[in-house]
Amino acid sequence: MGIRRHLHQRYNLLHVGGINGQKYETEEFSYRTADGKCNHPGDDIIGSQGTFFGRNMLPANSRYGLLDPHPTVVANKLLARNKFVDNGKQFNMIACSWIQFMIHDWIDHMEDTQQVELKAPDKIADGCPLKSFKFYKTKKVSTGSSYMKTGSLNTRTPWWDGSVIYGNNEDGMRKVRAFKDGRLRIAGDGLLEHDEKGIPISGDVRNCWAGFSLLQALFVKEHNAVCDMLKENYPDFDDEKLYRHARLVTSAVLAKIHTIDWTVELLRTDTLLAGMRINWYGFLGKKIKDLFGHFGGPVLSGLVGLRRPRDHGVPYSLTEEFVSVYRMHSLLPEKLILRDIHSTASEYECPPVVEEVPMREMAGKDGERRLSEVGMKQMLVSMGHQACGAVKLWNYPSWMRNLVAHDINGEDRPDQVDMAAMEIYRDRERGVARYNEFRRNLLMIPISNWEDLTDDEEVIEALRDVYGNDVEKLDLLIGLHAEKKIKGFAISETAFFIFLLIASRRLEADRFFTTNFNSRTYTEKGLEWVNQTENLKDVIDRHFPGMTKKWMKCTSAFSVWDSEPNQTTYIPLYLRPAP
Ligand code: HEM
Repeated sequence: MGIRRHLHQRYNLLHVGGINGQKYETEEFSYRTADGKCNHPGDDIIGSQGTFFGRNMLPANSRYGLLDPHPTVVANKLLARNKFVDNGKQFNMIACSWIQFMIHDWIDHMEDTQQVELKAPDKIADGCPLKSFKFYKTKKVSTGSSYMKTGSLNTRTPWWDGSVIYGNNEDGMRKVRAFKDGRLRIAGDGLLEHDEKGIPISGDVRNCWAGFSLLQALFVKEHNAVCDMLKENYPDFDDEKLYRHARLVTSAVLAKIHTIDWTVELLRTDTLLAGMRINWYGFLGKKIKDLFGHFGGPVLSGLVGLRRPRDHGVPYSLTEEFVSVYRMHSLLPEKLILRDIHSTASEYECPPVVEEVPMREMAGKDGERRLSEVGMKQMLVSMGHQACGAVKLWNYPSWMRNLVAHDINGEDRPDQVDMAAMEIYRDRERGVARYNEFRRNLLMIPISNWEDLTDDEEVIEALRDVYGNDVEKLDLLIGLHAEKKIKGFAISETAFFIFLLIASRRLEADRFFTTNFNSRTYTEKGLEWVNQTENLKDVIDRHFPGMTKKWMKCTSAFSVWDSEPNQTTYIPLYLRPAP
């Protein structure tokens, strides 16, 4: 994996746009700014809101048109859910909401003011939830460079800076702050506050649903708890100082949970468990790093705490291809299963079902209302016990094929969209390579026939129906969903190679996870908080004492809660044989 990551760092990082920021005094900005400016040590603009998406490969060299084959045909024949298929016990609804929570920290494409209309071809129109629908094009912006003439802009800050709760600019940040003791606004029931239109008050409110707002509220609680701890230890800190330090700490907790808890459950193998822990703690592990600090480079002590950020000569951004491999809406089910947390079920037993609520009712403003009736505790325990969907063909949520999408302010759009068809269109519109070209560009062996992709006869027949025998035409999203998976992986290997590169980059390119990951910047107690929080369970335990003890049998809060815990094995991690 190390060699592969090295090759991708060398060949799969492309900068889009000019570099027109300025030098600044890093010492004056020892905190995360509202819009992501002043993180890169030599340039104030890199990684800030509104900068270009980078690329992992050149734009597609495709001879196929935007409608070849028609996106609604692809959606109908290959994505539409026949019957909900879940992920088994590996990944629950908290894990599904978590990744949306992270996506809304990192990426969103700026839209154009011009719309496109997709009309389903006559022969399939009757089988489509929407026979035609309109949506805004992705805004194409001139880069001012002759190398890649246009690109698209990220409306969120790509740093791992918690912008999903803190906002992506000064206005967003002002909205969420209480301006007292560093704290963020939160309602009396522990959930997010809402404005007069019923839209939640949070860092990012677009396409929200109850599970997503629940995580936002949980981490607002976490931020506020960090503020209280800091105030107790450093009584002379004012509101601003408390806020800045608590943001650093909470963002690091988010990044750590994602790295050594969520990802480890997504790619459940010993190799990845070792790999992700090495990214955070290094080969020598937590105990040594806690004792001696960071020494001996990234392999021995991990990426976190490196002396200087590393961008491999390419300014930090998240990439078009990264967005595409994270198109995982099939994680979402048709219904949310609410459970009775007042039942007398014995320890670890799955609490009885009280109601199965259609996901549509859990989304947007309706979802916010439902969540306030249900409350945080019941929602967390319910999501913990429900498996999320599997990332595979014919598992795209039906309710998303006729979806009221939000604009950037969280307001309902007047036109409904077929998300499945739109996602196929989006990758093509943004010049993301189709599956085979994508693999070649990632130094992977391309497929020569459908049998190289999958053993499933039914899938092969459907692929042939849509793409004939032209494997080059296969859309990336379809290839990623059809690909045979490595045992333990909830996603494809092709998607994983982009993760391998970008997951490391989010840590190693960030000044606040490298040069400034120290007690001077975080405070001693703040750094201790990060070092002592190992996973999501620790955060849940902090805010809901007794909950995991009563309801969670498994090891990680991201697996289905009544599943068996990881077995104790006496063979040291690095010596375990590959399965
Ligand atoms: C109720 C839950 C969700 C809703 C209503 C929702 C809705 C949407 C909508 C409307 C878009 C914009 C589509 C476009 O204009 O191109 C979008 C984009 C996206 N969503 Fe979701 N989504 C949800 C959950 C998730 C989850 C669980 C993931 C998992 C990874 C995810 C990943 C993405 C990604 C990667 C994009 C592309 C962002 C971009 O174009 O920059 N979403 N989603």
